[in-house]
Amino acid sequence: MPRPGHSHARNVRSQPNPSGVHFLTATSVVDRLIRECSVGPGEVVLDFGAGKGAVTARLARTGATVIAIERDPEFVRQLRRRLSCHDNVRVVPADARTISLPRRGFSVVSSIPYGISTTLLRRLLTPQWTSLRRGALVVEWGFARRVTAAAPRDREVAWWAARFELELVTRVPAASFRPEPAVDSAHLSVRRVPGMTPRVETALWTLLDIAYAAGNATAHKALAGTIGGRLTRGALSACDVDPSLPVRSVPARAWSEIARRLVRERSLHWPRLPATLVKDDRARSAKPRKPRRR
Ligand SMILES: C[S@@+](CC[C@H](N)C(=O)[O-])C[C@H]1O[C@@H](n2cnc3c(N)ncnc32)[C@H](O)[C@@H]1O
Repeated sequence: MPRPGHSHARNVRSQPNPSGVHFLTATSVVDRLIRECSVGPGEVVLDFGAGKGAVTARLARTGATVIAIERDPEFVRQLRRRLSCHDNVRVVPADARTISLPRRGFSVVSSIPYGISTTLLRRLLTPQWTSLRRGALVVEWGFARRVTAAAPRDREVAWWAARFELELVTRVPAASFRPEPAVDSAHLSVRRVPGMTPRVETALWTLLDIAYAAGNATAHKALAGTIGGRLTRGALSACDVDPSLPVRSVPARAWSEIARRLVRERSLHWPRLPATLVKDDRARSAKPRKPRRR
């Protein structure tokens, strides 16, 4: 059996599982997710891929309005039976990749279907006007490591991690599931970074867009051509970023600070966010745009 803090694939006896579905059975894991998100009456909380209700049933007791999204009709039937006595739970038979998300603020507490992790995070974190307040998710270990890396590898993760604190709270051992999957999972916490106004986010996107398009260039070289050498040097130094650091080594938090600083510069005009970031989750298809100097 794998133990917490221990690795993973080589230690695990995975069991035959024709449906490919692994149900979370460790109630302590579910309770930690719920505690961390501290949801309660008056709040809306979503559970994506609710399965047989391992998370939903415990969320139901918080008094929050719980929306359990599940696409498998048999699980939907089971969920409805199991949760029929809870007026605050709505079971929605739908695909998590396409269902409309609430306009009012909501949280997500969920052991998500791993096959759609990127799609789900994209839906939750990419749009500028996302109503996501916070999240406590069980995701695959490797996925959690990638999105919580000290410095984001790609522009999309940088855009998420500069606006949301993404924290790998702890390992969730494969033994927490039945049947046991081949790899461990992780509790991923998602919280908004304070002080990210729409204007700062607009500047942030432009900076990331320029910087990540510059390949292996240093942060200074990547930005100076568009922002100007003096402003770039000033912003990087004020945010404690070594100008010779490659773009992909700049921490996500530093990008939010650089954006907050440069947005005060009157000589810079920031282009509007591409419609894809405002309206839907196709961040990758957004066209690169550059700020103009007045
Ligand atoms: C790994 S199980 C997790 C079930 C439950 N959350 C648990 O922890 O026990 C994944 C669940 O997500 C559902 N699912 C997979 N893809 C989905 C999608 N695109 N939309 C909604 N549900 C989905 C599956 O039917 C399955 O019930």
